Amino acid sequence: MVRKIPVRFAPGPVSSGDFRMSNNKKIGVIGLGAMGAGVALSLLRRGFTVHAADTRREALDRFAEAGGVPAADPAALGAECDVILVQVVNAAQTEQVLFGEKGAVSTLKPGSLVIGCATVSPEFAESVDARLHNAGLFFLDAPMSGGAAKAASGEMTLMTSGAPEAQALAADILPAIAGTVYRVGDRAGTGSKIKIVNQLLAGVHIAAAAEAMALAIREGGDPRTAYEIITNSAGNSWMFENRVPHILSGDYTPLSAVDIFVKDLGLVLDTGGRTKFPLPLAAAAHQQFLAASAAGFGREDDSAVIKMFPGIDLPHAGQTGR
Ligand SMILES: NC(=O)C1=CN([C@@H]2O[C@H](COP(=O)(O)OP(=O)(O)OC[C@H]3O[C@@H](n4cnc5c(N)ncnc54)[C@H](O)[C@@H]3O)[C@@H](O)[C@H]2O)C=CC1
Ligand SMILES: O=C(O)C(=O)[C@@H](O)CO
Repeated sequence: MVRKIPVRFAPGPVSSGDFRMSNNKKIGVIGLGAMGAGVALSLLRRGFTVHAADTRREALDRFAEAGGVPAADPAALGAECDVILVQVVNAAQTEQVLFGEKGAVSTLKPGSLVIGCATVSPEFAESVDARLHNAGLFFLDAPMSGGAAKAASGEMTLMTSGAPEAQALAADILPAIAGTVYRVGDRAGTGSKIKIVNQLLAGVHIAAAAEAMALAIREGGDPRTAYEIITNSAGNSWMFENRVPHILSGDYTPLSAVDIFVKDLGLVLDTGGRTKFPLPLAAAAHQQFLAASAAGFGREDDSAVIKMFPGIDLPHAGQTGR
């Protein structure tokens, strides 16, 4: 049965001093990217001692300036923490930071909790759970939704599944990073399944938003007027509203990269393929993101998928702010 766990959310900035005395759990965050940086800062605001590992020195420096404790690598982080959140991009990176050379599993104390937040296949989440169980550790499958802005404000949605012990160990941490936490089962993998369904919609909606804006521009419409009207009409979507401003400002700094959707729609299609289940819209959207990646836009914001449409002049950076 799906359970929606009510979480306490304090809107607006919270002084870390208000909470610092109240929480002595040591939390580790591996991956300080678009999502992980916001998660780490949310935990700091709620008074947790937060350690972090990332291969990017500049991300660690920013985190240290905010009051966090940088770790040399995931193994060094594991030695210090009771709970770690894995916020890297995919299964290969998750494998590396947990089980690879200098991986966190080599140093975590028995009974510690690993919260897996990257979008991965349900099968991978299940296999991580089994391997951590054998190492005397707990695992919570906890993919995220809401984008970088909601990760930063601590308002994202989490789709969690895992053993009751894992849920219990995470109970005081999840409200610090999420506005809504769903409990979708007591086995790892179920959370990742619903995330895959979300990614089908997210990817199709971004590709559709790009196609719609490309047509509006092709037909000579003012893109800002089109955005204003569509966001107040039945064709609107969360993704249209969220991503089209990036197109309007010509700013493709990645908040979620094109290559994330090459990965995620690939996971969607793998899921359908396993039971021979047709997913025609997901397949079409995947092709658009693959084309954008092949054209060199893989590290740009996913709204750069609009660059695949020929014969249109896109708004340039500097015309408006994001
Ligand atoms: N960006 C978004 O809007 C959303 C992303 N997601 C998912 O969240 C996960 C993270 O996505 P983003 O934050 O966008 O990715 P990102 O690429 O911005 O961040 C990943 C971070 O992991 C670090 N990293 C990679 N390998 C590492 C290693 N071996 N050791 C330490 N650090 C390492 C990278 O340096 C980077 O800072 C992905 O699975 C993505 O699909 C989920 C919801 C929204
Ligand atoms: O937030 C989500 O859910 C998403 O899938 C995107 O923002 C991009 O990964």
